[in-house]
Amino acid sequence: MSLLEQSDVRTDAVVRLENVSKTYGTGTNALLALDGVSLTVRRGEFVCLLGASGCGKSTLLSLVAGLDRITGGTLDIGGRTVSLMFQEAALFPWLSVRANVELPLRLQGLSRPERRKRAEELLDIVRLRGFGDKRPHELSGGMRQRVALARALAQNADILLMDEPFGALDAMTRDILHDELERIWREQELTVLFVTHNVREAVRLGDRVILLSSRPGRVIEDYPITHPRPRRIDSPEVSAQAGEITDRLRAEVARHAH
Ligand SMILES: Nc1ncnc2c1ncn2[C@@H]1O[C@H](COP(=O)(O)OP(=O)(O)OP(=O)(O)O)[C@@H](O)[C@H]1O
Repeated sequence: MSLLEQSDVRTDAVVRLENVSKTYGTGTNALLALDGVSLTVRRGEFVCLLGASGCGKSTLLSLVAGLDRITGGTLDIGGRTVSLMFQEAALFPWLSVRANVELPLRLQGLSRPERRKRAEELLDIVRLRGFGDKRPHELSGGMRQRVALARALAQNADILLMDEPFGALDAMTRDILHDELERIWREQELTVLFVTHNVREAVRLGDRVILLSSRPGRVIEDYPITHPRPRRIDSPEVSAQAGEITDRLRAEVARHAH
């Protein structure tokens, strides 16, 4: 039984990092990307990871996803499954929207009618009912991200890992997708670890905002965000807290600028 499974009952933790470090390369080429990162994500939490460019946010996500290995410390997700979503939707262009969403369902061994039914449900959840027969290039960037979200949900994973999923979208589309993601997170009782460098986005979405230092990445602040939901990105409360976090981030970046 893993450390996390034993402690699970008490803390409801689904992801635990203790003193995690990650070094890329070896010898003179070695680059310390993360250093002594400790972080716990609880079931149903929406946790945003924030930090300056290159501080190791994507590295941390890929370690949790098991795409890469830690070089020190402990990382435990208790055998849980993860699904990933990136800035680029990375849909298969030759497949219809429906077929893209059905792909993970096919891997799970669902029969054709079951896949069809579930894919329609998922397209409904991301508000793309009626778009199943379209090809990705026929959709807007925001709609493609909705498909990517439906495909991520199709994996039925315990933890949803998101790496700047709305980073390439215009502000209005991003705003709408924040609302949608918040609704889906609540309805589906998801656990989300969300990487962004947009402070307002982090405060808009997160139960907590974890601030990483410049490289090597370390957790320097863990802000609980308690404003009632649904939040607006331009509300006075979100703006005020984003301002406070931005000041902290600026100080951190400036500390490393010379
Ligand atoms: N596969 C790799 N091999 C070598 N170095 C890497 C690799 N992946 C990332 N790095 C380095 O590790 C550091 C952290 O990178 P990472 O992409 O995790 O940062 P980030 O905070 O996500 O950055 P950004 O906000 O710019 O996307 C960077 O200096 C990067 O160059």
